[in-house]
Amino acid sequence: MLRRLAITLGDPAGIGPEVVLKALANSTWTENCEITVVGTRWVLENTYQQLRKTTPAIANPDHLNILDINDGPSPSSIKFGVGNASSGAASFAYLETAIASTLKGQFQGIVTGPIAKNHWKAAGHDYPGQTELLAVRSQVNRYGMLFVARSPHSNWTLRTLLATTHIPLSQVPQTLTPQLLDQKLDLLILSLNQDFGIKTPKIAVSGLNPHSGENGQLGIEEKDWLIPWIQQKRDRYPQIQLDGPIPPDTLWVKPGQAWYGQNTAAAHDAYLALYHDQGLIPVKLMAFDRAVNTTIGLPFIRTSPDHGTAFDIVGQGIADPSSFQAAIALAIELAHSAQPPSPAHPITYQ
Ligand SMILES: NC(=O)C1=CN([C@@H]2O[C@H](COP(=O)(O)OP(=O)(O)OC[C@H]3O[C@@H](n4cnc5c(N)ncnc54)[C@H](O)[C@@H]3O)[C@@H](O)[C@H]2O)C=CC1
Ligand SMILES: NCC(=O)COP(=O)(O)O
Repeated sequence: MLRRLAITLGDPAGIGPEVVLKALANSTWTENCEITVVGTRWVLENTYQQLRKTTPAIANPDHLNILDINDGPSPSSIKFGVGNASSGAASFAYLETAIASTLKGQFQGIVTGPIAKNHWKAAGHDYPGQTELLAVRSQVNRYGMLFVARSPHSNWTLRTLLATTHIPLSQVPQTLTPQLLDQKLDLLILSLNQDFGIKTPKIAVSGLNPHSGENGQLGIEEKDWLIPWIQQKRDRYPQIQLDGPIPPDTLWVKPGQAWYGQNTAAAHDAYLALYHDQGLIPVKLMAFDRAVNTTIGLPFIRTSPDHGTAFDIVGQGIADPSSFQAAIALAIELAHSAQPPSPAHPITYQ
């Protein structure tokens, strides 16, 4: 069955338009998927004209299905390589349109280009990121930020779910609660099951403090509630191997080895990191060029590259489209294989 995906341009002043055009130069996507780019046509044409002489592998916007957003930004309002409230307003409008169309059933999923959160804020849209807007518009309050990367060395897949995401580090300890981890673990198990076909997963949970607290000497969260919580979850899900809390510095040794092809059997199917950088430093160290950010718990597929707007390299033609290509590939894979939850079939894990 032909699947339909929307791709949003992200911030038009960032590398979104460049990586979208480079990623769409690969025409094999369209063999079993219809892709619509949601953005501003003149931005894509501008990027194409700028890069086509030096970049042979770039799609011509004339050959793309483009949903040109009405009242998009004017050429004089966009500061390429910097961004501003206008580019923030545009990237917000692209995502709003893609979400509304997807909720109406026009697309099975959205691959989102990178946005600058500060430019959303400058445009009056106070969301910590695209994930949160997707959740609000989809009317879900249980969702998760899962990074997925397939190793080119071993074909092993690194999956990292962040328990907390876009909050200051100082707020992490009080935001982490057994109830929050309940939600994240349930979503993770469901996603491993439905999206990746892993029925009896092995999951590793990170500690919060150095040495996972060293029995309370270096931090109390593990002793106070994280260790009892893991034990309770083991009792609830006996078919699942749940390991942890693993000291956060050594947690990444086995996935690092598996990534490079050593002892993949010792690695876990997924890692539950307790805060943004605890999970994303190892992900980006191993897989900056191929990790995909996917939102689980939505009534449709959402993937995104792992990188941001990279304003510092806009217009140079050096933006690497690999992560964006991986995001498209995963969205297509999920659109064909997964059984995504829908509002009619709310998420429950038995
Ligand atoms: N999914 C999203 O929408 C994301 C958005 N962001 C946003 O992006 C903005 C910039 O964030 P940064 O922390 O600077 O991260 P960034 O990922 O934009 O850039 C970090 C470094 O990586 C390089 N880089 C990034 N993507 C690249 C690519 N495809 N090819 C070659 N080099 C690449 C950049 O040139 C820069 O040196 C922020 O406003 C942030 O909120 C950041 C991460 C994800
Ligand atoms: N670091 C991950 C990130 O910023 C993802 O943001 P978003 O997809 O929620 O916009």
